[in-house]
Amino acid sequence: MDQFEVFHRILTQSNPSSMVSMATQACRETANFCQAEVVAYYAVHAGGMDCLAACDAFDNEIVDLQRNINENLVQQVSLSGNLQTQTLNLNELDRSLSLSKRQHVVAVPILSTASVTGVFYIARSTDHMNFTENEIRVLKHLCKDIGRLIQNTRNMQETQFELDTTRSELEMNRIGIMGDHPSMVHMFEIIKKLARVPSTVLIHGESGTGKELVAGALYKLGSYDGPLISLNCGSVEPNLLKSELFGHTKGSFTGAVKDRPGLFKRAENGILFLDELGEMPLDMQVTLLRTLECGEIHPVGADEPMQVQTRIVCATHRDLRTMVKDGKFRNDLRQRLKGLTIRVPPLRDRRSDILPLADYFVTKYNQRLGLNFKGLRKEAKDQLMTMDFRNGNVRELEHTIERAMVFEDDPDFISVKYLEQGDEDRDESAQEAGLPPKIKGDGTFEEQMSAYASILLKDAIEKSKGNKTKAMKSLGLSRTTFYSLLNRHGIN
Ligand SMILES: Nc1ncnc2c1ncn2[C@@H]1O[C@H](COP(=O)(O)OP(=O)(O)OP(=O)(O)O)[C@@H](O)[C@H]1O
Repeated sequence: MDQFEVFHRILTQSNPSSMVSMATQACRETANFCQAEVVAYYAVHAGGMDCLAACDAFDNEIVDLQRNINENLVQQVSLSGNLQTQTLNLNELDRSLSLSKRQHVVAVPILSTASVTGVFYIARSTDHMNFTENEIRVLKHLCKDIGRLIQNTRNMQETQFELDTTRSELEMNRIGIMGDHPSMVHMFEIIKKLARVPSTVLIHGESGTGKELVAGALYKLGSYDGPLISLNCGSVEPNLLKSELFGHTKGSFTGAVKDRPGLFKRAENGILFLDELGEMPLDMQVTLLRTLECGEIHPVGADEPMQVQTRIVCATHRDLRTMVKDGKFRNDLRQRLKGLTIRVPPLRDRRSDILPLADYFVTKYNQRLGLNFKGLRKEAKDQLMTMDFRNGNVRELEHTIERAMVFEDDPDFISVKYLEQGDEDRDESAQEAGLPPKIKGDGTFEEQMSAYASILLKDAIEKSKGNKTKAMKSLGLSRTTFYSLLNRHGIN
C-alpha cells in the first residue's frame, strides 16, 4: 500500500475511533513499515492515556501492554509533544510475546489545536535497519493529518451538541420556560423524552421553580386530543377530593343532584396535573395508586368502575422520602412515581439564569402593565446577583421585578431602589444564606453529608461554567471518584 492509499483510507473514516484503527492497520500494512512488530495507538486525555489499539506483526492484539510496549516512552511523548526514537532492549520490559529482543522504536505525537491527543508507537526488530528519515517524515505527515481530522470531528460533534442544545432551549423558550444553565438544558432533554410517552411523571422542585410550567411543556410537546386540567391537591376539602377526582352519581351523597364526571374523566385523552401531591390524604393515595396501576376509576356511588385514558403528571416541593418515614406518604405510591421524576433545579443553583430571566420578566410586565422599560441598571443587576431567592425561586424573582417596575420613578430603567426582597423574606434568607437547604438540622448525618456533597459538586460545576474536568480538578478528585459522585447524586 502506498502513502496515498494510507491517507485515503484513513481520511475517509467517519469518526475518530474507526479512523484510528484504520490508521493503525494501514500503518502496519504500509510497505515502509511492513517489518513493524508492534503498532499501537494511545489516546491522551486530561486523566492520562488509554491504549486504543495495539497489534503485533500477525495482527494479533497485544493484551499485555506493559510487558511489550515501552509505555514510559509513550508518556514522555504525550507530555513533551515531540517525536522520539529509541533502540529498546525488550528484556528490560520482561516481554511476553515472541518479539525480538532488541527493537527500533518510534513514538509520534498526534496534535490537535496545540495539545497532544494521541501517540503512535511503532517498533521493529533491530534485525532490520533503523527508521529512515523518509519513514519518519511519512509518519509525521500521517499523524498531522490524523490530528487535524480528530480536531475537525470534535468541532463537528461540539457544534452538533450546541445546535441540539440551542434547539431545545429555543423550543422551551417558545413555550415559556426560560433558562440556559446546563441543569436546565439537561431538564429540557428529559422533558422532551417524557413528552413522547404516556407514563406517569413526578415533577419535583422547590416552590416557584416552574413545576407547573414543566407540566405545561409535557402537554404542549405531547400530542393530546384531550385537555390539560390542573388540581392543587391541598386546595380541596379532603372529603370532597374523591368526588372531585373520580366524579359521582346523582344521589350518592347529599347535594349530589346530578351525575358529575370527575377530573380524571374530564381530562380524558389529555393530562391531569396533580399539584402539591404531598398534601393528598393517605386514603386517597391508595385510590390514586390503584387507578395508576389499572387505569380504572370508580365514581362515588357508581356500581361499576370505568376505564379512563388520562395521563397523570404530579408535582411536589416536598421530600416524599421523609414524608414516607413520617408516615405521611405511602411508600408504594412513592415507589410507583419515583422512576420517572423531573427535577427542577432551584434558582440559586443556576445563577447564570437570573439576569436573562429578569429581562424576560421586564418584557412580560411591559406588555402586561403597558410600560416601556428598556431594562435594568447595572447596580440593579448586581443587586439581583447577590440575592439567593431561597424562599420563592423564579416566582420570587418575577415578583421582585414586577414590584420594581410598578414603583420605579424612571420610565426607562429599573434602578436598585425598589429591588429589595420583602422584609420577612430577607430575615429568613439572611439566616439561611450560604447554608445548603438540607443542612438545617434535619435528616441523618449521612443524609446531610450527602446533601452537602451534592451542593459542593454543583457549585464546582457552576463555577467552572459546566466544564467538568475543571470542576473535578478544583475539588481535587480523581476522574473515577468525581463521576461516580455525579452519578450517585444524579447530577448530569
Ligand atoms: N424557567 C422559567 N421561565 C419563565 N418563567 C418561569 C420559569 N420558572 C418559573 N417561572 C414563572 O414563575 C412563576 C412560578 O412558576 P410555577 O407556578 O410553574 O412554579 P411551581 O414550582 O409550580 O410553584 P409552586 O411550587 O408554588 O406550585 C410563574 O409565573 C412562572 O411563569
